[in-house]
Amino acid sequence: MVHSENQESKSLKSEILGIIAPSFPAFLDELHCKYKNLGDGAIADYIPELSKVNPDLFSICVATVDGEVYQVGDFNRLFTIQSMSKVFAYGLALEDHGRDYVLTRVGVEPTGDAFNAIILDEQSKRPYNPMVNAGAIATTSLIKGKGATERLNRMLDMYRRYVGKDVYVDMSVFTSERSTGHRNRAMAHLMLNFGMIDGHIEEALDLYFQQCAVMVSCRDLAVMAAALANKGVNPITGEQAVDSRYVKDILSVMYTCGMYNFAGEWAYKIGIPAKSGVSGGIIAVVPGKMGIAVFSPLLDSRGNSVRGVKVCEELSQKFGLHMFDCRGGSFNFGQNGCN
Ligand SMILES: NC(=O)CC[C@H](N)C(=O)O
Repeated sequence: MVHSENQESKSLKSEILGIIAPSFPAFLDELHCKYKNLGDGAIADYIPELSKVNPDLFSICVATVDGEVYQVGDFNRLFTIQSMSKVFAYGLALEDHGRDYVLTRVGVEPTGDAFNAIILDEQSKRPYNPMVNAGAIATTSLIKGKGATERLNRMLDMYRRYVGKDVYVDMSVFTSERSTGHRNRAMAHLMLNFGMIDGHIEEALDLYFQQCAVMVSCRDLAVMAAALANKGVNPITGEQAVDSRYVKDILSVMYTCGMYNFAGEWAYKIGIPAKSGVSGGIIAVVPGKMGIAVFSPLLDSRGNSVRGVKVCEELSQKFGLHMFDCRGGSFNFGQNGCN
């Protein structure tokens, strides 16, 4: 059943959820029951350590901008953040260099290709966007610091601000990916050839693999997404996780590129910025309202969690979360959001 972290909130303490619909927490429970036995999809096994996960794990969490967290299923289970990390690393690179410079190294065009496609923009030689692997490696290579340790520490500190507590890198997933990630290594070499990343590519790749191997729970991810919904401020600790100036940049690329070669259909049907990762998580942001996270390791052919997509689709439809839904969304949020 749905757990709220604050017992008083049984009476629906969150004004945000109260505005959308009092039935919101109960609906999370319903969705969990409905999809928990859905066995479609496959676990990512190209990173050997990831193939060890239990495919039945499943959790849904929602964190509101007023600091309430609703959670159902295996919400405290830790797993690696994988590509959902790209969202947060992009924010750090923007803070380190500003929009104009980052745009010279990484574009903002959707690719329509798989997350691990080895392609660069023909004209500019930039990777297409920061949400696919090539763009994420280029983004990570921009993170400032005197040496590898300082860069890693700055990355971990950035995560700490979003999550509200210290996080760590899972060494077995990190080393598993480092020793098998030749495709990512090939992309880094290609970008080095075109001057899109600087000399130390093994260091940039290590930081990228570490950033992907940070352990989070579904609950952590919902809070991280809620910080993006809340002008960059962690709604529980009140700490500014990312400069509010860059929230719109982050959410824009999540909206257009976050779900890879499913991004167009996602924008059309679900209509909120989101990002998936091959460990089976999806984060979604309803700006000004809440962060949503789903964890279920069974993936579809594009590398997106099967149950995660279904849960987000149902939540969006039921509560009018689509940004352009004139019954809900930003047109009329909450007035008529529940059909
Ligand atoms: N889509 C993903 O989550 C991919 C992340 C993974 N670390 C990789 O680089 O392949």
